[in-house]
Amino acid sequence: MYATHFLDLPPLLSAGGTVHLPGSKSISNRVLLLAALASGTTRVHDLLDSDDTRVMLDALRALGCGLRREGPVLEIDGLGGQVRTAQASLFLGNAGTAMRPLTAALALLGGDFELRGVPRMHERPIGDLVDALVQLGCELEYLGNPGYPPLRIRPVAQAQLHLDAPIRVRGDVSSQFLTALLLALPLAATQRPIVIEVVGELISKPYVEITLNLLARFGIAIEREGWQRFTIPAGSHYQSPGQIHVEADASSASYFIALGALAAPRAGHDGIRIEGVGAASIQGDIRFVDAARQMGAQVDSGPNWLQVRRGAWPLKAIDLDANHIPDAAMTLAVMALYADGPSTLRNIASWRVKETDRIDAMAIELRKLGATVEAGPDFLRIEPLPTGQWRRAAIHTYDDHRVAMCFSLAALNPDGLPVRILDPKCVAKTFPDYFETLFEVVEPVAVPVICVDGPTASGKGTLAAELARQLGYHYLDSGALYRVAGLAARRAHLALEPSQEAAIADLARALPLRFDAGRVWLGDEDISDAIRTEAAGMDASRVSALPAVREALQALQQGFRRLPGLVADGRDMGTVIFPDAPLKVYLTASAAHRAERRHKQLISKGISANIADLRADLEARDARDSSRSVAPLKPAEDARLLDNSDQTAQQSVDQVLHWWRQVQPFSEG
Ligand SMILES: Nc1ncnc2c1ncn2[C@@H]1O[C@H](COP(=O)(O)OP(=O)(O)O)[C@@H](O)[C@H]1O
Ligand SMILES: Nc1ccn([C@H]2C[C@H](O)[C@@H](COP(=O)(O)OP(=O)(O)O)O2)c(=O)n1
Repeated sequence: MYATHFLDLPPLLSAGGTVHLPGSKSISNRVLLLAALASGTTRVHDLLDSDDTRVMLDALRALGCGLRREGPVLEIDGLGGQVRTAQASLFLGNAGTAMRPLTAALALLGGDFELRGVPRMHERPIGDLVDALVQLGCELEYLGNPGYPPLRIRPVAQAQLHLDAPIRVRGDVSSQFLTALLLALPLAATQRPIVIEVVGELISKPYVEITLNLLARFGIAIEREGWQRFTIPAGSHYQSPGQIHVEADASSASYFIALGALAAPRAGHDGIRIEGVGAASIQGDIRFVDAARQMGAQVDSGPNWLQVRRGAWPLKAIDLDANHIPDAAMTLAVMALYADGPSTLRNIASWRVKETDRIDAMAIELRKLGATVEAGPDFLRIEPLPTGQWRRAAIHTYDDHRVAMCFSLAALNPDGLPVRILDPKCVAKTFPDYFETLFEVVEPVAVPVICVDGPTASGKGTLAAELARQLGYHYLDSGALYRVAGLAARRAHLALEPSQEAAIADLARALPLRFDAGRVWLGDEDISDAIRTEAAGMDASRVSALPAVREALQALQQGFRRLPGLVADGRDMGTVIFPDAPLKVYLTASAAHRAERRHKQLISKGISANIADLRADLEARDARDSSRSVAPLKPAEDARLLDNSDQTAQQSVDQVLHWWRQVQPFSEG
């Protein structure tokens, strides 16, 4: 997951490969609740691990459920319709799939509970569900604004519930209210049937189908008359099915279906293959496939896989009632930029009460890219965005995972512009590794590299590591490779001089080297400290003067250039290894400053040192690094010089980030 303030997606050229998607959020949270209410133990396979499932699991644990992880399987000991904890305060984040069903279940289970969430959750309506439960005799109270969480629930005896008349619930704001009642009311149907009547047109029916399907797996066969009347039979009782598999998330699949439809084919691949969800899916959002086909995508499918290729190009404009695929339809809004005419998404009023007001959010952000968009109370109309008219935009994501994921598709723009996604970690709600998964199957126009070259102790490592952290980029400490080569050569008793050049180069080519969480491993040995001594630095400088050794390490270094970008520190990053890097910094400081810094660094590690000796050593190293015949230390012609003698490390970072904004600007407005 990228926990950076923003993530810059380079322009993308093509896509192809296989993706394995995380489990469905809707199925995961329903299964968790049903398994918790049921009798018996349920083994849940492929559960989604995300913010929304985590709050549900925390809540179930607080209610006394036994939960055990066995590798990829979660075992849940059901409560058998009885709470073990009669009092709890539950925090449910921004998870509607936890807040709504738990409200209904806890109101019926009997206990004293408080349910809260993040501020946005306190703006998401729950009044229709509370009204239905109060009608039934449950006791609920608003702790903030009427109609919205947080809520307080007080115990009521089952005998006090009014179960004879049908329970009426509105279906036109969120289908989650009906889902919540369907999931929870079997608790009260032990003696008599319970009837639920939907008032108004039920929206998002496919989500209700998921609910009915999963209830059936847990032994509860709801009788349905159209989408208006649902009967829970008398004697209903949740029974664990023993094992249950969670399908991959069909809404998450939409981004990769769109990717397959939008991207040029990637050499050596046959479109995008999606594993874990397919034609046999119980999720309504699988019907996104039909909409994508309508826009021109070529989609083949099996029971639990999809294969997507680009078909019609440009895509065909669409005019769609998207009520049946509210979440996945956001992806269509971005696909519409690549269509042959204006597209309209209708009947999407529910977007306004999701993680954010998604109609406004999509309109504002699409306009930032340069698009012409009309936003209505329950529709969105998007004009295609022709080549030459795209703009470099920083996309605000409103703490809404889907906004972040669908706007990543703007990186396929024909103008070859990068896209900045602000607060990329919001994808953790349903798909924490979304961007990593995307990067595995796309081919960028070029992966950006920032080079930081300069003499020893100028602060390259400090600067480069911090830039990489803030940008979410990979980091290459090329000096470490020469240090490891020097160490390996010493251990092999090779003289570090030209007579052994070929042998040292062979060693360097085959180094079993691994960088992991800031440590450097050679085979099974952590050599991070062994390569950091002054002697190891001097050895590195010696082997680095041998052309064959440099040649041997070249491909290894270039292999670090992976999405979303790289910051590389060394001596010849800008001159030899990444000559096309868009930003090259040549970092220097006076010998006196550098000797002093190295001295402080060594003292802080408990190593005694003498400033005069350190200065003599580093000047000797500078002289060798600068005078060698191959790839000598010198600024690249297009490097920006930064003398940080009188700067703090933070000032150097700020300066380079300022340059980076000049090289790669984004408009926020
Ligand atoms: N701009 C700076 N001002 C003062 N000290 C710095 C600055 N940059 C780095 N340092 C300190 O100097 C020491 C050497 O920096 P390092 O990043 O290891 O240099 P290099 O990788 O160029 O050898 C470190 O202790 C670091 O904290
Ligand atoms: N790209 C590089 C990186 C390092 N080297 C050589 C020259 C340097 O003296 C040694 C050690 O580099 P390193 O960056 O670890 O050294 P400092 O941290 O700057 O002291 O390796 C090189 O020749 N080319």
